[in-house]
Amino acid sequence: MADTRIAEAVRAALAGVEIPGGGDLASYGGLSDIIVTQSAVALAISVAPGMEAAFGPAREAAQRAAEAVGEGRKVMVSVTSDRAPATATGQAAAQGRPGPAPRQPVPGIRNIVAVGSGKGGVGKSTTAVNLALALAAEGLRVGILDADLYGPSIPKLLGIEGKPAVREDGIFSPHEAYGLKAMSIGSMLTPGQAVVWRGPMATSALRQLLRETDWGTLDVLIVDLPPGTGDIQISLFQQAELAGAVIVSTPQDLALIDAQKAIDMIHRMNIPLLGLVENMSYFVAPDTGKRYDIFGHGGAQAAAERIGMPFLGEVPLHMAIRETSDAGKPVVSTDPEGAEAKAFRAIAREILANTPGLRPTAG
Ligand SMILES: Nc1ncnc2c1ncn2[C@@H]1O[C@H](COP(=O)(O)OP(=O)(O)OP(=O)(O)O)[C@@H](O)[C@H]1O
Repeated sequence: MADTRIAEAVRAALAGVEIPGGGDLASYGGLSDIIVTQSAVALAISVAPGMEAAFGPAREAAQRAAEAVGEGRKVMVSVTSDRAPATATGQAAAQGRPGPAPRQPVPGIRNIVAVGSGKGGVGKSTTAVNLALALAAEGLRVGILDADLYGPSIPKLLGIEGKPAVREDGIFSPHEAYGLKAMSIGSMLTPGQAVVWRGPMATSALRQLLRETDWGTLDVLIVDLPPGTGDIQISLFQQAELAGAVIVSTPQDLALIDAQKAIDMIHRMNIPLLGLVENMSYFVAPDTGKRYDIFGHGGAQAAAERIGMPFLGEVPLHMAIRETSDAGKPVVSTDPEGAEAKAFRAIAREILANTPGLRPTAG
């Protein structure tokens, strides 16, 4: 198979890469599997804590070596150490070692807003897309990055097909849909492959999608996170300065308990909490217009008050949202005056009212 042949060619090329302390990368015990997809080659080098910088030249040489045999694929090489991320800074400081690299702005992107949830299936991606479109409707230049490795759904929600173009200099040209610039980690994977992408590869893919995409100038980049509190979240929160995070929850208590964990992590990482959205909040009967609070109501609002974070609004459970999502025709663009679109637009306005810095600066 072509992918195996390329993986072997990469491994052979890595035999020519020297590592600190002598020896070559191909025979180094800390080398990960070499993952080859239709458009990408990914590998990680696991090193002892504190050795990351020393392995920098080997990482660069590995990158070049893999590119030479990768037949045009995007190459992602990451160096990782086994430190527990939450305590890394403290331990490193206590031992006089440098901590993680400081958060870096992404050129051209004024603000990054992450959309997260405690668990899957609460409508996080649907909210992320419609929120991005609602911010664009307020006059902002908006992009969306689908970082949900385990269920990338932005391409489907926006009706995007195929892989993004890669320029000659290796930089991605993002897709454009409904006025949004869009990139998805899903386009780096072949179906069913997410399970073999271990932490370092996933975080390396995130870094490259974020920093090696020609986003142009954006007022806001919305990042659709995977549910929960994993490597992608830590990687994003550590490497980029965020304007804040929005948490999506359903009214059920269970979802709120999970959401609480995501909120705790965002607190610990010192990311501003922009607020909580309650999705699938209530159902309005199409014939009578009567409202039904089918899961109980107000759970997210009460939770937001308890936590001391803004409650941004509620989105009804509505077939139109499901159908337009499944058809790649998001409701904010295709039926902007409908009640569902108005719910998302009210949430966008609430966010802008609380965080005016997201708006483009005059002049
Ligand atoms: N308000 C809503 N009304 C009706 N259907 C909705 C609503 N919000 C989301 N859905 C539907 O629920 C399903 C899950 O939504 P979505 O993919 O956005 O969730 P998610 O939290 O991002 O899930 P995952 O983590 O699995 O990606 C989709 O079929 C979507 O169309």
